[in-house]
Amino acid sequence: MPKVLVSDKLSPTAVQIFKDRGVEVDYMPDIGKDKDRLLEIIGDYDGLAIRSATKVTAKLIAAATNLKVVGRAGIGVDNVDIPAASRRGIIVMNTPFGNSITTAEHAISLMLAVARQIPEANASTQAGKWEKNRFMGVEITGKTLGVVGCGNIGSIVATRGVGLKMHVIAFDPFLSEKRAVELGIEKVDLDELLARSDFITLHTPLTDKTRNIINAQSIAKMKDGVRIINCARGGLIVEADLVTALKSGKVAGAGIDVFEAEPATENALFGLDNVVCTPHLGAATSEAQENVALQVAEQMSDYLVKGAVTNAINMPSITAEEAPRLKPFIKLAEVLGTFVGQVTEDPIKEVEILFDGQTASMNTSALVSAALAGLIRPQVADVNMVSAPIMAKERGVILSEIRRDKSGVFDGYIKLTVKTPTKTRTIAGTCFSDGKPRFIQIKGINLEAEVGEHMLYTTNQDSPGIIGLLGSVLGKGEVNIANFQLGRNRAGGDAIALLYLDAQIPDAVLAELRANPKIDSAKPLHFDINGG
Ligand SMILES: NC(=O)c1ccc[n+]([C@@H]2O[C@H](COP(=O)([O-])OP(=O)(O)OC[C@H]3O[C@@H](n4cnc5c(N)ncnc54)[C@H](O)[C@@H]3O)[C@@H](O)[C@H]2O)c1
Ligand SMILES: O=C(O)[C@H](O)COP(=O)(O)O
Repeated sequence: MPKVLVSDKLSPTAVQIFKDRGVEVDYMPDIGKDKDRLLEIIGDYDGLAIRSATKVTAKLIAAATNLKVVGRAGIGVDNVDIPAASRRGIIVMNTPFGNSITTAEHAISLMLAVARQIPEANASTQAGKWEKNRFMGVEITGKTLGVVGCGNIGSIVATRGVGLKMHVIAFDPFLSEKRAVELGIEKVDLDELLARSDFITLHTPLTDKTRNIINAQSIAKMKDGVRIINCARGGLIVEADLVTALKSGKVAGAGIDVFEAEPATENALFGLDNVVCTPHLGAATSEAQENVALQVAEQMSDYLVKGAVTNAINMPSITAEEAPRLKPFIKLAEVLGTFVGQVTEDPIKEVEILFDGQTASMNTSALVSAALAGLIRPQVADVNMVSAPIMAKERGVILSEIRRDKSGVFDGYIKLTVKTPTKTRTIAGTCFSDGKPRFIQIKGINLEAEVGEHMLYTTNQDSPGIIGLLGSVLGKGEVNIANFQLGRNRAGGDAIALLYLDAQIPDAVLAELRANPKIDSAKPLHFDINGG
């Protein structure tokens, strides 16, 4: 039974769902903050369910020898070292919609709180001061709201802003004009947004491009008296520059939910009377926490139990419905890759994958990942569908994918073409109704071969006696042949043989075959026919 650790505070719903779906679960909501203890125990788990407190570092990943999936009950995954996870073949998934409304509402709440200085006025009133003249606010009606990052949360904030009679402008490189019109907002570039906005609200992820997007230079481009809201990530703002601007009055107020360093128990923004701070409460409603807990537990269980992949950051999705139909073709793609990976010694430069017939309408991203995993595995044993695309990219492999309608006798097949500096190799295969992969073409030569754990592949002369030669040498070496396939491109031309053996071929037998002038090459092959 797969085993999951929940290392941050999650609704009990998550624990129940894991149990109901056949996953053992340990709920330790504080262990995420105890790095050393987490390092000690992480090796026991197949899954890790987190929020933002647990830092999934390269060190933790190295210690997580059984880990297959990290599930983020929430949106931001900047606390997970995704390249390190991908390299180890660990899927990282999040719940991209579960807390969006809640977070958007928090941004709007902070904007209104800053506009009317509600927290300060509350503190003063409850202290018995009745400072009616001290708290002069601003209306938001008719004001310009600049939304930086108009994805799920940003677009909800934008429409709420429109509902509050604000003029909403947005900067997001991926926002289309059409979508902007649908939202009733104006798409602008960043400088225009900075220059025109009375309120600026941030809703981008924290990436190398967005880090420090609000700094002294960008603040200088803003209107005097602008108010800034940040419910996304602390690293988007250079806090020292914001403090300077708040003190000078250039920025009239700020609503800050997220900080450069969290938990933020000390911060230069604290104590300024035009700042409203909350302790990363963007997602903190009972509704949002139920949503993300339920989603993350369902997604992680589906992956660990059924192989379905939903909302993964580093792997194509595979729905629970398509997983059973896709499974044999994933195996096929992997086997084709493994075949070429075993016969290729040179560095791979280009990989082309052709999807013919029914395979063209399948989840080809997953099939490509499987083919790459098979191709790389003979060199790097622990590669899988998550790590293979990243490894291929790191090795500079040029990848292309072709899909086409049914072109021959098979309902569909996959053909892999792999180029090295010296050779181009092709292999094609299909799955029959028994769900087992078959090789149907090697080097353009048609055949129909079952895939076995131990195989022998030879390129040889097309001359009499080859069958006898292979049979007698293997027989002498006590290697039983389960299946024997021959093929050639033309009489007397290129010929191949593919043998399915009952046992691994001994070195001496291989050497004898290789020494025979009729055999150009002989390669033992191994396939993991039961795994995956
Ligand atoms: N305070 C909280 O508790 C809380 C809760 C949920 C999410 N968040 C944060 O909010 C962020 C946004 O969440 P989301 O669900 O809207 O994500 P999303 O992916 O739907 O939207 C992010 C948008 O930012 C845009 N973007 C990326 N780089 C940009 C750039 N350089 N300039 C402008 N726009 C850029 C993207 O195109 C995308 O449309 C998350 O990454 C997370 O860090 C915080
Ligand atoms: O990215 C998110 O989903 C939010 O930052 C929420 O973080 P939390 O789960 O730690 O509250």
